[in-house]
Amino acid sequence: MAIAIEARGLVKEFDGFRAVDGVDLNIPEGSIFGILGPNGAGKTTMLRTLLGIIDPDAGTRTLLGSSKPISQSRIVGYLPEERGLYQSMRAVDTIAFMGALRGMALKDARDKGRAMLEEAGLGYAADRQIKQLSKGMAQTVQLIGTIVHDPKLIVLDEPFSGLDALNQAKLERMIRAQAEKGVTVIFSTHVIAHAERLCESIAIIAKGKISFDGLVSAARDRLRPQVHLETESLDGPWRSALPADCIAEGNWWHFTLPETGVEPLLTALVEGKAGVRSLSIERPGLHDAFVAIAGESVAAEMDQPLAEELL
Ligand SMILES: Nc1ncnc2c1ncn2[C@@H]1O[C@H](COP(=O)(O)OP(=O)(O)OP(=O)(O)O)[C@@H](O)[C@H]1O
Repeated sequence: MAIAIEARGLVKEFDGFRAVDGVDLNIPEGSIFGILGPNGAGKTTMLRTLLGIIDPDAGTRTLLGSSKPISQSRIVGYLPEERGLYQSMRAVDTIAFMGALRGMALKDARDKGRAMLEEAGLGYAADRQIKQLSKGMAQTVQLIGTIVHDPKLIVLDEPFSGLDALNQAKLERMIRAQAEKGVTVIFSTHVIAHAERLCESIAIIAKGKISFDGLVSAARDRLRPQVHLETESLDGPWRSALPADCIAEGNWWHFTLPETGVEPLLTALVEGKAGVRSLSIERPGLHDAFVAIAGESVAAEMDQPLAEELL
């Protein structure tokens, strides 16, 4: 599997405070990769260090095959957390300017920007100044400017913050469309649901350290599935087949799927005449896996929309 970004022992300190504390990371090429962590976990500092915007105090990183990540900036698109555009510039010129900064000819970037605005349903706003756009529209313009040069790697820092549900859905579609073209998309978030919907792989970061890096399915596999069983009978020899953690609720039985799997359990239920009315096996979600990996206290800081998302 090709690797888009590899980091080994990455450290970044600010006045003796370790914002990034010995990070090892592998981000596969062509996937959607989520960096999950609460506010202040070190996501932004890590992304900026990986991109070469700031240098680490220790450790190494390789970005698209280069140990000098900043030299790859023409094939990288980066949406920083703090959004900011020239308020008096027209939307289409903003995109052209951003494309030119990444090596495009101004005219090509302007033509492409106009086409991409059309595609995003904002063709009518191409010649409007940024200050005449809504917040969501301005964010779309900035996003188009981030990808107008067809980068191989897109890095989005908290891209969902400040977007309403409609614009969040549009952004999700855009991220998926880029990944379908083979582009690697990395985004940071403090909302587990965004990563669960979009990502193939994730890294979990808290207090500058990575506690998990790998496939979402591998994170979920750390927890055993839960079984919910309903029986006709309330008692009988079949009861001994239920594991020790079983919680009874009337005719319902809730327990962790035993290591031996579902077949021996079903056999015991049938032979013991439990009268199975229903049986469902629920795979743990990413939120439960996150709690198991990062702990309750870190999980409690997640999923909390920032104040601006509530506006
Ligand atoms: N330039 C800086 N100088 C001093 N401290 C900094 C600087 N940049 C970040 N920090 C500190 O490093 C820690 C990690 O910050 P960072 O912005 O990387 O976290 P984050 O996970 O992106 O959080 P958020 O989602 O709130 O932006 C924080 O405690 C922050 O105060």
